[in-house]
Amino acid sequence: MNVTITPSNVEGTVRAPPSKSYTHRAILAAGYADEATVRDALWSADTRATARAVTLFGGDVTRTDDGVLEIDGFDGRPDVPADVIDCANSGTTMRLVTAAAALADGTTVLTGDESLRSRPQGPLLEALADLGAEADSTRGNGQAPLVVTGPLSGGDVSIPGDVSSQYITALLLAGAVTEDGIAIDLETELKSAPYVDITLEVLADFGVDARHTDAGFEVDGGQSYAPVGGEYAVPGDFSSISYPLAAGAIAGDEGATVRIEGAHPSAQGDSAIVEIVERMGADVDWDRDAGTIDVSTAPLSGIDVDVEDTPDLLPTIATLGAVADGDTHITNAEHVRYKETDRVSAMAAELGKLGVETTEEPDSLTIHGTESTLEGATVRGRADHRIIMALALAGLVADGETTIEGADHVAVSYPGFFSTLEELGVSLERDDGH
Ligand SMILES: O=C(O)C1=C[C@@H](OP(=O)(O)O)[C@@H](O)[C@H](O)C1
Ligand SMILES: C=C(OP(=O)(O)O)C(=O)O
Repeated sequence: MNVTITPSNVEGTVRAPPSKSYTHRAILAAGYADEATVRDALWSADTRATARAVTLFGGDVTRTDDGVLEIDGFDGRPDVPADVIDCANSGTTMRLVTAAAALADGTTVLTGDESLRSRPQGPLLEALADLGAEADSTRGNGQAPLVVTGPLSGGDVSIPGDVSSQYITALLLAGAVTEDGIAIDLETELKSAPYVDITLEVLADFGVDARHTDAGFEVDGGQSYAPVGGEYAVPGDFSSISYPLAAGAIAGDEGATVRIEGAHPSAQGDSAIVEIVERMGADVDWDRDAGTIDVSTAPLSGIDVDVEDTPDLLPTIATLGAVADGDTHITNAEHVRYKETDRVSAMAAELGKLGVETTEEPDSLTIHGTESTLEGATVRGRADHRIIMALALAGLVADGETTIEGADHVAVSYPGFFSTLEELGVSLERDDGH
């Protein structure tokens, strides 16, 4: 599907979609449990991939009409799957499910789409091998397809912290049901650290004890998963919120407000987007108790932003920087190159088509702001949900129409994204190509 956006002003109220990160963890934690109810779960292409894996491990995931997931778990002992596990486009699924597969008494094969089959899995495979499982890349290049044979006994392991925090999340989730537990020693500084805090929070909510240590993290073995209070509710997603928030900051008429509901504070590092937009000059009011954010448009100025903890915000910040006056310097961004696409290069190239100049370094991206003089153009979504949504924002304020090719991939994390834009008053056309 291609989507063509006509420059539009935004105004209105948006409900935050449920958090993708919390939903993945809750579905898998429910899988590790005997049974659990997960409310307000995100039902997107990525989280459905995790639900499929739980089913292949012998669990059962039923979605009721009001979007509640009733999950019968595999109770800490995954079956050997009767089929290959297709993790589709989801890095989180592949990492978390690879470690779960290492608990099965037999062999699991995991694969994914072309993008996922090019992302790094080597450090996780080596860690699982050090902990007693067999874990290989079929091509021997540290990328999927992966073949994993359990069981995993647990123990001490060291792993780099600067490739993906999802390796640590995966080991903590699986480690709780190993015999010996897992103690993780970080070889390098941890990037995307708030995502491990999300993991510790979800583990605690499922009655599992895991903790920071001087060297990294540890989880005791022999624990059981059971949601405290019988069910688990997923909070709103701040990475997803970043798009309507940015839209309100750049494309509102004078006096107009975009209100976001369901924005309660949580462990998500990406809630930093509120402070970033404010620092750039937008008028923002976050009522943390009510979980509402009100934002209105004001002239934006370029700023310096470190994305070590918040890699998924880079595309949104790049578009905000493109509209701002002056330079926006995004630093500590090397790990943002290991996502669905190399998002540093992808944003530089696609914003370039809209007339934006950028300077790319291995670990940073500088956007030379245009003060809202973007030129509409045809851009490529690169099969990356966050690139598509960030380019759609640019289309709101560009001169003339902006067509985003391959826009369907928003279904990975924010299936209702384009409908939400329409509800805010955006004029857009979907072209299915037939
Ligand atoms: O654990 C998670 O839910 C995630 C961790 C981050 O990945 P890395 O840890 O690979 O940076 C983030 O980019 C991804 O969207 C979701
Ligand atoms: C990188 C992302 O997710 P994953 O790693 O799960 O593919 C993302 O949602 O931006």
